[in-house]
Amino acid sequence: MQFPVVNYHSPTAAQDFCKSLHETGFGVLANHPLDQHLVDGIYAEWLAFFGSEAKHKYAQDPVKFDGYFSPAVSETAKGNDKRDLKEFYHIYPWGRYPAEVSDAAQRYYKEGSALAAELLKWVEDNSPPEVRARYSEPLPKMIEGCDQTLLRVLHYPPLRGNEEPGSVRAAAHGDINLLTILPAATEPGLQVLGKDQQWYDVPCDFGLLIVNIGDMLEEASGHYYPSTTHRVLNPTGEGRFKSRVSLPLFLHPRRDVVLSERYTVKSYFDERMQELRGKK
Ligand SMILES: O=C(O)CCC(=O)C(=O)O
Ligand SMILES: [Fe+2]
Repeated sequence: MQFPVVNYHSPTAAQDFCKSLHETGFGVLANHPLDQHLVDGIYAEWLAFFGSEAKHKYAQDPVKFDGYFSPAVSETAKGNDKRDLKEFYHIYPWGRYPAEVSDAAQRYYKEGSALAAELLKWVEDNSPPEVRARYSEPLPKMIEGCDQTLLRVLHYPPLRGNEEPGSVRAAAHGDINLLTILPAATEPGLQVLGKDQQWYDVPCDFGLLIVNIGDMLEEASGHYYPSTTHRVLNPTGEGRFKSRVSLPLFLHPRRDVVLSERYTVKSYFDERMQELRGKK
């Protein structure tokens, strides 16, 4: 499977990017407006935060879903029975934000959300008429006034060798939301499952932005835009001793949006959360 790198400034960027999203569920953008130096600064200061005891002051809120999720409460992917080898912090505009870090991640939240909204407009504009006819309202409208978009700062600790057999950094999963944007992480490891059932490495060169379709957009588009299964592999060799930090931003629609004849956003989300919680 090929992931064409689309130049954000190319005259055919929107078409090329959406073709890739349609064919693979993933799109890769270069020369986009998000500053990878800002992202690298966030990686560095949050790595220090995850290395400190301060993180425990912000233990996750099981209802609101903001704050710090330790490896002991990290996610178990649908269809998997082991917890992922990761800890993370959920940032919402209304949620708790650690006093120990700068406002860089909050700035990134705003810039990332604005770019994700623009890319959603690209998706709308490049949906064939029969697909567009399925949307209960234009895609950009689905996110208007929504405060559920989530920035997750993710830390995959170095491997210690005592991990439970079969547990991985991030087990194979699809994202629940509309669209996810993910700047190049500090280390490789992200893979996508191709239609041929083979795993493919996603490019992770400095400054690239990886974008993928989530389950809600797959549902709303009648599967025209597929939510492709992806995972984060455990590192081997020297990489075992290194942390990996990544920064997915999950663009979410309003809870009352009708996704399809079967689901509203709320019913879809509740069903998925039920599946996740059922395993804890
Ligand atoms: O860390 C990564 O590169 C991907 C993370 C991811 O897929 C997720 O958190 O949903
Ligand atoms: Fe994901």
